[in-house]
Amino acid sequence: MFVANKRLISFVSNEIFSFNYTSRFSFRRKINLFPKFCRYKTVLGSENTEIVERTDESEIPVQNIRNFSIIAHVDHGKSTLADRFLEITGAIAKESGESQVLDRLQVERERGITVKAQSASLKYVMNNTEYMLNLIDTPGHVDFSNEVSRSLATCQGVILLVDANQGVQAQTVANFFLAFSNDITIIPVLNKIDLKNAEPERVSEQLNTLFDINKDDILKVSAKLGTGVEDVLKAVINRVPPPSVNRDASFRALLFDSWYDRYRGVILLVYITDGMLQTGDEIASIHTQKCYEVKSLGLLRPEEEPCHKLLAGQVGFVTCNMRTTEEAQIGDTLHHKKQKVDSLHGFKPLKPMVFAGVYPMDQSQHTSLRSAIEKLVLNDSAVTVTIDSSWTVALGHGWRLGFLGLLHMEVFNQRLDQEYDAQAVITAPSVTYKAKLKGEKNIKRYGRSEISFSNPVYFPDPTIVEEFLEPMVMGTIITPDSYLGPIMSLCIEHRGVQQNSKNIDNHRVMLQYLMPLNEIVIDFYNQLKSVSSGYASFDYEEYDYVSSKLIKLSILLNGIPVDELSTIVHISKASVMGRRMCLKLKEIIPRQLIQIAIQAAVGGKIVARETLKPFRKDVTAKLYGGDVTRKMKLLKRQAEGKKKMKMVANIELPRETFIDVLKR
Ligand SMILES: Nc1nc2c(ncn2[C@@H]2O[C@H](COP(=O)(O)OP(=O)(O)OP(=O)(O)O)[C@@H](O)[C@H]2O)c(=O)[nH]1
Repeated sequence: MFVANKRLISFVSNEIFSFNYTSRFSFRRKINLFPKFCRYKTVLGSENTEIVERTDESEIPVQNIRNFSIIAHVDHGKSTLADRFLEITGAIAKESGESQVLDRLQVERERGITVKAQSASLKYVMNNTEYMLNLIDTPGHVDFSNEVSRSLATCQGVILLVDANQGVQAQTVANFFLAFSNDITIIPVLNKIDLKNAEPERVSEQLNTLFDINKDDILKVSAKLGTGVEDVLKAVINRVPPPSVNRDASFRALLFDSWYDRYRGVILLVYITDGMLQTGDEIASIHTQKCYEVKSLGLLRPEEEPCHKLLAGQVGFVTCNMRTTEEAQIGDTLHHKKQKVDSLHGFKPLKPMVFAGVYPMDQSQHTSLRSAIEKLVLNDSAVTVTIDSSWTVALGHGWRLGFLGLLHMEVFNQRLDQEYDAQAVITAPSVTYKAKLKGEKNIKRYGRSEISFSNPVYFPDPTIVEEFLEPMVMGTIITPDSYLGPIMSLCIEHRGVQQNSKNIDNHRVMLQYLMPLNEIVIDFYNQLKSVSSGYASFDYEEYDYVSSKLIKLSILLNGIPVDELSTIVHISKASVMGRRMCLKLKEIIPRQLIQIAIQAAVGGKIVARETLKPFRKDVTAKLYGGDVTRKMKLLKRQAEGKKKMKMVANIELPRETFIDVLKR
């Protein structure tokens, strides 16, 4: 958490507003005079696409390579700008009508957000010289910031894209400091200048006030219409330095992404930092010490394009008959089997913030769900899996997974369903709490004086606990000043304590709140959007653990405690939360043949109760005679719907209940 802490310290001491960052590195890097135009040979195709080579990329000298990412707040237009880059460089046809080409996952298209960084190697000719531009489009939402930090490990430059209408948002601030602390060249670009309400001058002023960015260095574009986009590509070539790599040294590469292909096994996305790699080479992993033969190599353009060799400075994919997902450790260094090298710096992955139990819909799907989780984790390295088979009466054997936030968790669940046809029940998410134990006897029993737990099932008996501790975060909110009142009330309601506030221009304020992580993981972002009509933005980073009065709020269905629905809350919230959960459960549990008593309890004391009346849904009620097959069809559909329910305490619960119960 070096980066985050660094940001935090500077923020707390109010220094971020006075960074003299131009002194550390300048936007106005000298334009290098690159070698003249190089010609590329084309090898005629063969039947075997694995070895077909259309272009010999090895002839592109290192100084003609640029590795860069687009970083921005959610919806500021990263994927749209990437589309224009793909069109200008001929990777996709202008008239193809495709949009958000790099958002390939179904979940990305359905939700309209990027959740996975995607790369594309693009060719662009400037001043008669051909360049290879390795572009990485990154997600904007805070829950996927791991993808951003992973991408930055391979880049020498970033395009910091800011919506000229919305201006600087919380994620813009976070992204700027992430790039800044990694000493990466930043190209500031204002997007959406075609909008009637765009205020490029005002937003330029914000960038200058907050980050000391020279207004003359800011480019203005409309990614939608393509205005000014080509100038951005030129700026990438002129301002971003080529990778500093050594093609004469022994081969070394950073493994920074991977995914699973049913036929080829694990596919590795690597950034080659030294030497070169050819098909047939024997490579080894520093982390696992295992060796592999390289079967195929290629570039993503963004479609896979096979090639014979990859050289230092390039980003490409490797297949090498890697079969199990544990072998691909993101951040690992690969090298030639016989040539020992030092491990690369890699990057520090973010720690998961929320944990939840994941269970198969029924135990017969245990093996298939496990294999689906393993494959998906390969493509989403921010998820941690504890295969400790946490067992519960209602849900059977499962796993405890760690995520960066609730959206991350929901997206993971959706991807399991859509990409691997694996339906899982996910329990209510929780953060990791700590408890300091009382007395020698208890310390001896646990073998330590402090225990950590995220699962409410393991909430320790309060009589043996000296003090509970909960994790805090430093939240940054940027909002128009007209919403200050409702936002401050919302933060106080979520036990936030204001640390800082600063006007970033005449209308916008940046606030900083110290808040319990538990209060923001579930629904805070949506509530903030709703009280600010969508204008406020939010970002947070890890802080520390502080002493807190925590209790376990249990939920009982017809008198039977359902551990999967229980949650850990601050004592001041027990009855409000209990009432809210009971009401919500009444809303989401479908009426059943029996009456259901929904109760919330702390210790032995009931703090809230709701009753769900019995009901039998007759799906055929609307049918008046007619063909019997119509009746059968309706009953079949009802039976299929029921399959998606989970029997808990003899009551059928929709599988989303465990998460939805915590939302407002
Ligand atoms: N008017 C206008 N709209 C734009 C422009 N660029 C992007 N948009 C729109 O802004 C919305 C968000 O664009 P995306 O490219 O998906 O934004 P993003 O930053 O990739 O979003 P995330 O990946 O979810 O963070 C889309 O509806 C785009 O059509 C622009 O230059 N002008």
